[in-house]
Amino acid sequence: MNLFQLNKKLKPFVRPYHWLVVATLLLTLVGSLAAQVNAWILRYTVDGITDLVNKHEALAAGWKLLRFITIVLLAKEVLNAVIQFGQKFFGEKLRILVSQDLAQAVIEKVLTYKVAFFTGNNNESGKLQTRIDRGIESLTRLVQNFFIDILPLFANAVLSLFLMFNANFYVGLVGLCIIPVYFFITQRQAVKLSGWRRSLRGFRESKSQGIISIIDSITVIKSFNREKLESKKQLDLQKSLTDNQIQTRKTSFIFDGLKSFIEQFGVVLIIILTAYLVLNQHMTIGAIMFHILLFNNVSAPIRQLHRIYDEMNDALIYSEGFFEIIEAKDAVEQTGTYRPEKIVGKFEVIDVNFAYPNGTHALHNINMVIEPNKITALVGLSGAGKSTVINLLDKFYNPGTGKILLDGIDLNEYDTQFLRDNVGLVLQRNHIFNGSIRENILYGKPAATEDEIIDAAKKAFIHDQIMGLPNQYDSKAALLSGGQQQRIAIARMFIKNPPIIFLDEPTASLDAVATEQIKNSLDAIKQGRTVIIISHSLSQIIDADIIYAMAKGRVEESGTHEEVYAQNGVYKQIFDASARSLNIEKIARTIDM
Ligand SMILES: Nc1ncnc2c1ncn2[C@@H]1O[C@H](COP(=O)(O)OP(=O)(O)OP(=O)(O)O)[C@@H](O)[C@H]1O
Repeated sequence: MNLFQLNKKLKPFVRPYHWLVVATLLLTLVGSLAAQVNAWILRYTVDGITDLVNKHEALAAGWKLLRFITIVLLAKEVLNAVIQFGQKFFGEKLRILVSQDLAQAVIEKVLTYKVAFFTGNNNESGKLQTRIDRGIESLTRLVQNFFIDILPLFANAVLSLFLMFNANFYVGLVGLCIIPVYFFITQRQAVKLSGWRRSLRGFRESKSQGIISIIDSITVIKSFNREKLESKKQLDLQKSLTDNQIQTRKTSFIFDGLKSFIEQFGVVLIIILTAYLVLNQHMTIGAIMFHILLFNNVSAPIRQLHRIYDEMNDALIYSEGFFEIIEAKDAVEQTGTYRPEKIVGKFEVIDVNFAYPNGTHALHNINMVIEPNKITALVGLSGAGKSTVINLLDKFYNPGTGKILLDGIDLNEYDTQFLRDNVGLVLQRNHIFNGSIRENILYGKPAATEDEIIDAAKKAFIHDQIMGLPNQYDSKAALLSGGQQQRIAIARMFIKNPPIIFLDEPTASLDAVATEQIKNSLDAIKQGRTVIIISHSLSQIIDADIIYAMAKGRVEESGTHEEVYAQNGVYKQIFDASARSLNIEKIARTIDM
């Protein structure tokens, strides 16, 4: 992406506030015209005083001159103060508003993306966050550069150049010759820095990801005493970042120095040239200062333009990353339009193959029929592909080949939001949002009444515990224990009351009593619904109406508990091992006692 393309992408965000751009530009233009006054006044003063001194005029004439200069300069400064306030305020308002729109645009976009986008290799939360934050920061700076700074600076430089030529052709020529040299150096600087800047962005993203990962894993790090190891990993990353930063700065400073030298060289040329012209009686002494100030009026905006160009190149790198996120068209979740009156809840999985974006082939030729009014259990060792089946049934991912039908219609034809309105999902590690217990349960049905909330909490056997907390339903949900949080997630599903329920080890972090209670609740709500449960708990598996035993991404056996057990395969293996691990004989003896 180059600066022109970036400017085009940025325009839609600035368009709603074009009046702010126009107001700021007008003020800047008036400001730059006012800035030219200094050079004129200086020449007028020096020449006027020299004249008075030469003519031995009375002091009164000098006062008149000084009064005039004072009035003009003060009036100009008052005007300047007003202009600067307007310029800064409108400019800042524009930046703040555009930054607000950019931040909202990226959130709205990202929320439409498929799950695969978030599990993609380069999109870990820390990296995405840095790319978004830095992107917005850079783009906001670019708004200032593109829409406010460039035009007046350019106009200022051209006007000053014109005045220089008007003052003296040769002096103007010196000013004109310096500009391309300046441009050439800046261009070299941009080329030299672009590679470093790109890798700097990568280092920064990895660094943020590293910090987030330390915070997330702090208990594990501490329990293994791996603080030094983690610190070393970060130090290595930081060192690469630091090397890169130092190199970038060094190069920038060398080029900045070169540009300064060229500018000063211009000043020296102007002094020599004007002094020559004064000595040759072509000009008054006031012309020396006048020309230097005019040259300064040319070089100052040019210097600013180059600073902006450099800043733009820096911002370009982060803006690229930002627009990659906002324009990830392939990442947008697909939806159909089918919204039936009622969902019966019969799934047919036909010859489905599926690989995750990283290439892991998780499902091979899967065939399943999942009936309504029944509990279907998916059983298998870790990594067998059970959760992946649920991911496909909830349209988080699409099958590679084969198809999935719901009530005879291809899942792809369903309106995705409609489908998810009809699905309740309880996962092993349930997400609790920042907020109160009430807010977390309400997430399942925002318009629910207080009675409905309490009813759902009772069904999830968490109501009594909530009532025992100091702030009851207003307590912070994140401070609950793992098992309590899981029951909040189950309550959230109960309040949603969907016809299809997917349970991925819903009782994994519950105590035995809670597991039994939840099992009873789930048994009670299975009527008239489709329930799929993934579980390693024997009690939940045995009671299922149909069991699919999976291994290495394939369905190995299916049927009722007795049928599947009789097949003497992977299910029997898992079942026997689970029973042995329970030490059933001893348990039975204990219970008998
Ligand atoms: N987001 C992902 N990206 C890439 N590979 C994945 C992803 N999620 C799961 N896998 C891989 O797909 C395979 C099946 O995983 P899945 O989570 O479906 O297994 P599972 O049977 O549910 O296991 P468990 O009982 O441990 O939860 C595994 O090899 C796993 O490494």
